[in-house]
Amino acid sequence: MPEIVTPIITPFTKDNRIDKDKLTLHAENLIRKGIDKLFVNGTTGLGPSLSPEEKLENLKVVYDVTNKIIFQVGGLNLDDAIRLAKLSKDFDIVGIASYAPYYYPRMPERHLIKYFKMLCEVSPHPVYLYNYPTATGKDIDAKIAKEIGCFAGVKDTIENIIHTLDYKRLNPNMLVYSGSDMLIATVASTGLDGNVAAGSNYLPEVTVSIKKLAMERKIDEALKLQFLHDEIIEASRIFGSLSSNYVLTKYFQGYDLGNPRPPIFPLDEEEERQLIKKVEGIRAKLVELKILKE
Ligand SMILES: O=C(O)C(=O)C[C@H](O)[C@H](O)COP(=O)(O)O
Repeated sequence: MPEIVTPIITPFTKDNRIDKDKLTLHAENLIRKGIDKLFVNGTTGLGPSLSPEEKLENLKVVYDVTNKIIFQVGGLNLDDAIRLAKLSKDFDIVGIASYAPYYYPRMPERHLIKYFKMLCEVSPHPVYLYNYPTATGKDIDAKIAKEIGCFAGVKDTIENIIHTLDYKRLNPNMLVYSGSDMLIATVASTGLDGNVAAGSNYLPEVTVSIKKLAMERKIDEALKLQFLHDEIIEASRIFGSLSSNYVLTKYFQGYDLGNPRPPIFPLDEEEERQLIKKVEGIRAKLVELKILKE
């Protein structure tokens, strides 16, 4: 059964600290609404902006709600990533994950392979690759993942389903998730293992319903919902999806997740008004379809 995994938003207070109470409330709501796992310290969670101590703080807070956690530990200091991987032994979680070392240009492939192999050597849990070429500038594709040889799974954020299917083709034992919200219906129809969907932060009901409809082979209904979801994703990108996620969660789920962490700035009042105006009609359709309550 393919899963919906939420790369959970990290709420911040006005003085730029993690808002633990808001994070707890959000995690509880997602699990209650049928989300299968929570991906902590991902892109949507502004993982690259978090210190190692903050990454661990996020894990502790979410762990008090559920142990269905994939704990992202990666960064540009491998010692920190290794320390976090080792500290995760105290938590009975699904696994750890890491994106590739970002920013540094023209890194030799052998160094990328060494980075992940060193994480695998120390990890007390299964290790997941978080592949996001647009964000990191590195594509740890299926062939390289096979050469690294120690991944339990991969989250492949790329809007190219062949690239993602290749992981399953070359590494049949790996769990393969797409990191794209726009491929939920597709993934559920292809035998892959699910989606890590940023939009499931603000519409867990919709993302779970798309998956279920696709699994029931109600493809027309699944695509109808998928396309409504896609419209919201597109609207979020106009204003910056990482900032819009906070506004959309408040609008669709009814609770405030505080602020993002600069340089991911909050939307201003006018941007927020425009975003809501773009999605309010879709919300009405979701209520009509009884996916959302009034
Ligand atoms: O946030 C995470 O950690 C995720 O896993 C979800 C996706 O990787 C990113 O949200 C990418 O979003 P887009 O590039 O806008 O499709």
